[in-house]
Amino acid sequence: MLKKEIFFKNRKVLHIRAAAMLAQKANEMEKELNATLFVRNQRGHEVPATALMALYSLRIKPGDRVTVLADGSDAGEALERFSRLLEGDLVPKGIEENDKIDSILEENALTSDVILDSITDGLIVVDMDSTIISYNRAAEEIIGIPRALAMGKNLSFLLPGTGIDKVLASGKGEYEIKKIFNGSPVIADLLPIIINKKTVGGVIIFQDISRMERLLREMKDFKQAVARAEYLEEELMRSKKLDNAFDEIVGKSGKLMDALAMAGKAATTTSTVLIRGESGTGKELVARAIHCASRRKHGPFVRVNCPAIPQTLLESELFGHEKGAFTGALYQKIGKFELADGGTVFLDEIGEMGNEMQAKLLRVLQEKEFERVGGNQTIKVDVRIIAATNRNLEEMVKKGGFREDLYYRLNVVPIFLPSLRERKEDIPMLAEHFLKKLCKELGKDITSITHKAMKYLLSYDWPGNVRELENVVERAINVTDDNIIDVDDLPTYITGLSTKDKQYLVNLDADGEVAPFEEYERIIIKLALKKYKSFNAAGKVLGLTHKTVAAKARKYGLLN
Ligand SMILES: Nc1ncnc2c1ncn2[C@@H]1O[C@H](COP(=O)(O)OP(=O)(O)OP(=O)(O)O)[C@@H](O)[C@H]1O
Repeated sequence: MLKKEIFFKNRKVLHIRAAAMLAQKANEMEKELNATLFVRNQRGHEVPATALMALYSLRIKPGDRVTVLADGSDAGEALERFSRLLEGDLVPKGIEENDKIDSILEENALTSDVILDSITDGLIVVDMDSTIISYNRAAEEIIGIPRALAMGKNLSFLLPGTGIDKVLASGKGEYEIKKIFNGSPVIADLLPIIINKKTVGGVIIFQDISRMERLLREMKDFKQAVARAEYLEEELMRSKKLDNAFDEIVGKSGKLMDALAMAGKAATTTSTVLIRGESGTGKELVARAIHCASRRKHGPFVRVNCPAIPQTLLESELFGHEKGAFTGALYQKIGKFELADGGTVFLDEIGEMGNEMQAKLLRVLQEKEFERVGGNQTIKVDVRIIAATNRNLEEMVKKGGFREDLYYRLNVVPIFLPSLRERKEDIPMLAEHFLKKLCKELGKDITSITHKAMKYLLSYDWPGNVRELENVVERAINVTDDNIIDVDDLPTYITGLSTKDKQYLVNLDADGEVAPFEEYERIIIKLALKKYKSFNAAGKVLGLTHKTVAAKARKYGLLN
């Protein structure tokens, strides 16, 4: 690299027109002489001679020592010519040269100030001394310091803590740094300006984030408001009276109410519903209630118990078959889907459906059409599907036992029915409900369940859920001799009492549970009446008058 030192003899600072002329001449020389030219000011900042703004930013003053550097095949000639030019009067010669400078400046103005002012990000350009050489309108607006005041000032004094010094020293950019510029929160990118592998300045591009921060704050408030509104809506839905179709479903526990709220919502749509819950938790009952509360209530509700039908027959059961479709198909048969047209198909125990049928069901769900077995006519139906299962379908999907696509198709509205042991508070209500319902059906007049018997019902785990409770109540109605259901009317697997244990209740020598006195009295009167058949005879054995026996029998509800 060749270099030459000269003195800047011009009477004025290197102004923009002179810089434009120098840059334009340097351009011509570089092309003609196949060389590259640089200019270094006395502070040691070096820039390409062809870069107008960089050249201008050197702020060369009259009397300054300036170094011209040249590289390339004809570097000597380029060095001489450019140095001479720089030492000269820097006045354009003739109209043509003047025009050229004007157009360069115009071009530059277009590519610099006009463009810089038109962008919405703030932009500050500094030279290697951190002196501001460009400062756009957005910067003015965001920072609130006028351009006239900022230009030519040292950025570190004007806006302390921008971090640009570090970038100028390291030549490495820093991105998305949160800063406060004159009180305004901004996100800034700080970049070095590198020309010919040399850092010649730096630029800060920044955005005002006060609006964004305000929006975020508002968004947070909004989100909280939405969450609150959703919560209130859910609460409202839970407390809202469900359609009468749900009246048959007994229970007030939170878990059941949540499930029923969801079911109530599902009744207003036509989406596919997937009811989950252990056996006997009321899945079918809920499916029927959804159907009866929906707009399809006047259409049929058709139940398909998937495991009860051999897989080979399931297809014809669901979609029907044509006469002669297979051996034994003596007549045409209408399938459940056709039967349910305009209504609901309830696919119970869907987890038991074989893979082949799963694929066929998926098609019906997607296209709402199918063909009868052995037929080629496509049948279109309008059915709503409610499926139920007590299996862990997610696990089955993982293990490949259940199609994932079908799972997603079915699981549009999931409803989880709690087991009875998760909602024990509903047991008394359910037991009373079944007592009333079954007594009516069986023509019995049993009025209640003793407190003690209820305690046993409450402490049992109910693996068979509500169905098991219903059966236990029915059994108790059939075995009791009284008009009240008591502990000894319950199965021993619930009370944990064998016949022998029951005798312990009246055998106070044994190490059994001690009950309230009236409990013993009730059992003694009951046993005596059972054995001696009359108040008189029982009274004689017990040492009581027949009136006392009759009164106690009445008191304990033993008169039936
Ligand atoms: N909450 C409830 N209120 C009143 N009766 C109920 C309730 N839940 C279930 N039942 C009754 O319990 C019995 C079993 O209910 P259902 O057949 O709907 O259960 P399920 O979950 O479909 O059982 P499975 O999985 O074995 O088919 C039915 O007689 C039903 O009427």
